[in-house]
Amino acid sequence: MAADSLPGGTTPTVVILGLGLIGGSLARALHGSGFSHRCIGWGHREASLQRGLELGVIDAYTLDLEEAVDAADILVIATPTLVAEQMLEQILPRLRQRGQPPVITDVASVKGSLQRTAEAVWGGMPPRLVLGHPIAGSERSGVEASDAQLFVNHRVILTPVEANEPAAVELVRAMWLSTGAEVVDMGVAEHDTVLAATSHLPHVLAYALVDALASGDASEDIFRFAAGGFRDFTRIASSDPVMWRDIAIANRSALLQAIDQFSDRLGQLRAAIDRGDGDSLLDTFDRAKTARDAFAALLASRTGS
Ligand SMILES: NC(=O)C1=CN([C@@H]2O[C@H](COP(=O)(O)OP(=O)(O)OC[C@H]3O[C@@H](n4cnc5c(N)ncnc54)[C@H](O)[C@@H]3O)[C@@H](O)[C@H]2O)C=CC1
Ligand SMILES: O=C(O)C(=O)Cc1ccc(O)cc1
Repeated sequence: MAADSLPGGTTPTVVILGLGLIGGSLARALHGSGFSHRCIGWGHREASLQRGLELGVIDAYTLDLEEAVDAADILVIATPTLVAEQMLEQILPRLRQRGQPPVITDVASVKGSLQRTAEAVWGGMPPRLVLGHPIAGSERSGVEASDAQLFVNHRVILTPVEANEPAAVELVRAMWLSTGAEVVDMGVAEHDTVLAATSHLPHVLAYALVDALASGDASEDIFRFAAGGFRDFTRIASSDPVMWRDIAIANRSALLQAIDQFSDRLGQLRAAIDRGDGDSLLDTFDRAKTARDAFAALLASRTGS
């Protein structure tokens, strides 16, 4: 342990596995709200944990997973999705030996793959594992980008199941509420379907568009003359490739369905353009503009901007 040993206390000790943008932002927010007694980081790269300590994001860190689990009242898995599955495979078997195991939660962008992993390892959903997903973030990554305000006025989705201990669900809910987030509950399958359409598909499209243009012959000219719309549409293609590789693989079936539905739509637009069908194009663009304007108004009313 790289700082003082743990004193006892009534507020929980939160251990973050993976101190990056989301884990670091959560640690900062919990520090600010007074929810946690102490925040400890664990990870595979000492330099970023050391940086987290210097920035005051965490109170201490350890490179020893066993020590991290033992210190935790709440364990937050904040690594890329496929690593989070590996974390559960490593941690859950050890918890059977612990009298009062910590409450475990996560922040991964896909929930079904983690639920399946946990069920396979534990033989059912562990009562103190409450899966979650903050719908807040950016294209940046790493502890340097972490921000105590990241979750304020943003939704956090929890996907509790019947096997969950109610007190564990309420503890995770209270943790997120203390960050200024709005917490909503959702089924695992619904979560993965909705997020495939609203988040995972747009990221795949942004990566595909930038990659297609960047590998074309006139790529230099295309980027030189690109306007604000291109910048807005492609910002998310600057997101971490490992994180998005993991999401695409973990949410494969819902993402494939979203890609297929989108491809059909794109095909219809292509056909309308091909036959010069202005009415059909106008119908589609009108409908989309109305929906986008309503979404923007909803967002403004929630954030007050
Ligand atoms: N970036 C975003 O906007 C959002 C991300 N998420 C989810 O949050 C999770 C974390 O994402 P970010 O914080 O953005 O990523 P990040 O790259 O900023 O942080 C990931 C952390 O995991 C650690 N890590 C990576 N591989 C590891 C391994 N093999 N063993 C141990 N530690 C490892 C890294 O050192 C880093 O500290 C992901 O599951 C992502 O899908 C959820 C909501 C928003
Ligand atoms: O950068 C953006 O706009 C995002 O969409 C951030 C984001 C990335 C992954 C998530 O699971 C949730 C939010």
